Amino acid sequence: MLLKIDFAKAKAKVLFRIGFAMTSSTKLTLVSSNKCFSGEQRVYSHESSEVGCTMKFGIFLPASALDGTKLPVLYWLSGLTCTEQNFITKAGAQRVAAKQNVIIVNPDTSPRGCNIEGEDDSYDFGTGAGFYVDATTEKWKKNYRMYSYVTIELIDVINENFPTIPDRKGIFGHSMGGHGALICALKNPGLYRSVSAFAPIAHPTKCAWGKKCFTGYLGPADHVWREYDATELVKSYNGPPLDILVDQGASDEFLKEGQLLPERLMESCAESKMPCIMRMQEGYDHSYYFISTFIEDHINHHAKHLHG
Ligand SMILES: N[C@@H](CCC(=O)N[C@@H](CS)C(=O)NCC(=O)O)C(=O)O
Repeated sequence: MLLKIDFAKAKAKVLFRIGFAMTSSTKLTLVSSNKCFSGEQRVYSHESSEVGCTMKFGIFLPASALDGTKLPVLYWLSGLTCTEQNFITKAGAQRVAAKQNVIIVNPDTSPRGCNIEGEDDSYDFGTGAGFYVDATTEKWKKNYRMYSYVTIELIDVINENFPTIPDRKGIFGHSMGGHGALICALKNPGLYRSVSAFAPIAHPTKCAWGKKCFTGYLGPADHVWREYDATELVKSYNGPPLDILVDQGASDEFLKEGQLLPERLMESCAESKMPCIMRMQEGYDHSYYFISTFIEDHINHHAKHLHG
């Protein structure tokens, strides 16, 4: 049998049941959808070419986006051990995102089920701990490309499938993801209009979590590590001003352990004249109780830049 393919048609945009125009190159599978503050909290999965496996992400669409109004997008990066579920069920972001008319997208924290030996051995390396870098070591470099996934592929997928204003993007996150947000913004001047972080692992080349992941994903050379360290990247940043907001719980157990080192980031910002406000929040720990307390401030901070 002769199979005839009409390439013009194959390339044409098709309207899927989810209601938005989607190019034939990206197939999204709707995993769940729940009405929330007049909008919808959804989870999708898709085959990622960047990390070579099925990836999930959450997306909150305010009511106006469901009607097709184009909105800014705020990307959230979660911390160690998280999937896309932690943020959408615990942060309480949807009420504020609905009020501020911004879409929020939150990807998973690593590739999953890639059958790499040792990928599930510890909570702070491999599954759930992609650290938002592109691995260069032999074992990890095929799949552990979370930096390119977040800064390139995911942005394309979102812009192709949802009503977005492509040049109005912000990024924020928590812990490993707070640092991920900082490096995505610092390494790509102009890509994001706003950036903020909760309890970021601010200087990973000098803490145990960072050293473990960077050794595994990037190898032993610490000049390569510096390319993914926000405290180092601030020093060479040369782009539009970034009005960084950081919240840090003063009773954070990982602050006390020396995993976060926000004071080093602040010193670096002061030396480099990078505007950065760090708020030390008395009594708060590292958990989503802390995040949910200040999420409104962060979304308002981003909305100011995204709608401005
Ligand atoms: N020791 C903790 C470390 C992991 C942790 O605290 N993860 C933070 C990010 S660094 C988190 O968001 N956990 C998920 C949650 O609280 O829902 C564990 O046993 O899981």
